[in-house]
Order: sequence, then C-alpha cells, then structure tokens
Amino acid sequence: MAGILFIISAPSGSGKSTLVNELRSNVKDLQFSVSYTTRQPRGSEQEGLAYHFVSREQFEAMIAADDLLEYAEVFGNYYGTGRGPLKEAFAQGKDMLLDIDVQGAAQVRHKMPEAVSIFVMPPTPEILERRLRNRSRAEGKVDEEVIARRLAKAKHEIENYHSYKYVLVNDELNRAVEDLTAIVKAERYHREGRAEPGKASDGVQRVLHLAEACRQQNAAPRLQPALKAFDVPLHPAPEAAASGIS
Ligand SMILES: Nc1nc2c(ncn2[C@@H]2O[C@H](COP(=O)(O)OP(=O)(O)O)[C@@H](O)[C@H]2O)c(=O)[nH]1
Ligand SMILES: Nc1ncnc2c1ncn2[C@@H]1O[C@H](COP(=O)(O)OP(=O)(O)O)[C@@H](O)[C@H]1O
Repeated sequence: MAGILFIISAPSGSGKSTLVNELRSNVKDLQFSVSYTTRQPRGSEQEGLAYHFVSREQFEAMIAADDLLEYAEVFGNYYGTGRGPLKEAFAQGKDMLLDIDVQGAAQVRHKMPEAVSIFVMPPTPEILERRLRNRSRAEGKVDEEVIARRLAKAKHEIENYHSYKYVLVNDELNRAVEDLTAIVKAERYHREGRAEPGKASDGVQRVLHLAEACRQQNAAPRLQPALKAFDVPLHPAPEAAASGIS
C-alpha cells in the first residue's frame, strides 16, 4: 500500500513540536523526516534527532546536487528536506511526516499534490508570545529580538492557513493531540477502504468525525476567534467564493 506524506506547518512557538511528539507516541509506523538546517542547535538538541546541523557551504552543495525535495530560508537560516529518507520510506510503504514552514509546504504540495497538509494555529498572539517566552526561558536564553521576529512572522504564516487540507487550533493540548491523531488515522482509514459507509465501526466513525471537523472548509467555527485575534480574514469556502457569496 502506498505511503502517505503528511506535512505539518505552524508559526514558531505554536506547539507543533509538542504535538508531533505526542502524535508519534499515539500512532505506529509514522516516519519523521529529519531536516537539514544551518541554524545552531538549541537547548538539548542533538545532531540527527531534531535536525542534521550543517554549514551554509554544505547546504548549498546539497542544493546544487538536487539532494533536497524542498528548502527555504527561515529566520536567516536554510532549512530543507532530504530526498533520500522519503524515497526509502515510500519504497517500504511507510507514511512520512514533514515538519516544514509555509514556503516548503507550498513547494511539496506543488510536487506532490496528494500530500496531506495540516496547519496548526496558536489561539492568540498573546498566548503565542507567552509560549515563545516560556520555551526560551526553559532553554536558559530569552532573546527579545528572536521572540519579536517570530511573532512578526506569525501573521504572514497564518495568512496561508487556507492552503492546507486540515487546520487545528492548539488551545487545549489534549484536544489538539486528539485532533491531530484523528487526522492521521482517518487518512489511513480512507486509504485502507475502512471509511466507507457501512464498513466503518463506531470507533472508526468517531475518528472520521473528529478529522472532518478539522478539514479547512469545516473548521471555520473553531478558527474564527484565532483568525480574528491575529487580524487575518476568514478565507471564503470554495463554494462561497465561486458563487460570489461573502
Ligand atoms: N521549508 C522547510 N522548513 C523547515 C524544515 N525544517 C524545519 N522547518 C521550519 O523552520 C521553522 C523554524 O524551525 P525551528 O528553528 O526548529 O524553530 P521552531 O519552529 O520555533 O521550533 C519552522 O517553521 C519549521 O517548520 C525543512 O526541512 N524545510
Ligand atoms: N496547548 C498548549 N498549551 C500550553 N502550552 C503549550 C501547548 N502546546 C505547546 N505548549 C508549550 O509552548 C512552547 C512552544 O512549543 P513547541 O512545541 O516548542 O513549539 P513549536 O514547535 O511550534 O515552535 C513549549 O514550551 C510548549 O511546552
């Protein structure tokens, strides 16, 4: 059976890494792509776990050799996804998860339209700032300039939310973990033909229901307060846009 490529993006500090760690303990057989980056390791990050840490020269050599599926410059550093691990995972029929920014996600969606993309929203700018500050404090270094830069970029990233298949708000952690887990499971049920009416057990139906509520077109009731807090307009659903309804 073909592997599914999941893409997850979120403004820095939204809680994406926290959610992904929880997801990985909830679902089996989901490979995590370890990106290459030119940024310095943060806190207790180890080579090969969070990232492969490389020099700018090494990264540029990978670009020249076409070794990267996508790459982008984020906060002055390069970040990119190696082609090798993805090929390997797919050859073994495994699903893969990419944690990449909105620019990288657009490149992957263009190359692989079947990829399942998920956007994680922080509830408000104030909560995002608090999370960024708490994390910096826990890592022993609060750099106001870094925090300000990440907050400033958040709005631009959130403006891209409507390009993603699923959107969830990371307000209450357990709920967001449940939603993210449901999305991955629901996509697998669809692939395996277990989501068809009459075939889905109660448990499967519950998962499908949770995932459906996170589909971008259905998520407006939950998204609206967060979008408003970031002063980002709600994107019209495709049918409303087509008929000119606003
Ligand atoms: N395009 C792209 N973005 C990446 C990749 N790896 C990480 N990123 C993104 O780079 C941004 C900064 O990541 P990081 O320095 O770990 O900071 P954090 O998001 O605050 O944990 C985040 O938006 C990541 O999703 C990658 O391989 N490609
Ligand atoms: N739902 C949540 N409620 C409260 N704090 C959270 C929640 N999700 C994540 N956090 C905290 O917010 C900070 C940023 O989370 P992190 O996962 O590092 O973000 P990201 O990977 O998106 O940059 C961390 O200190 C984390 O413990």
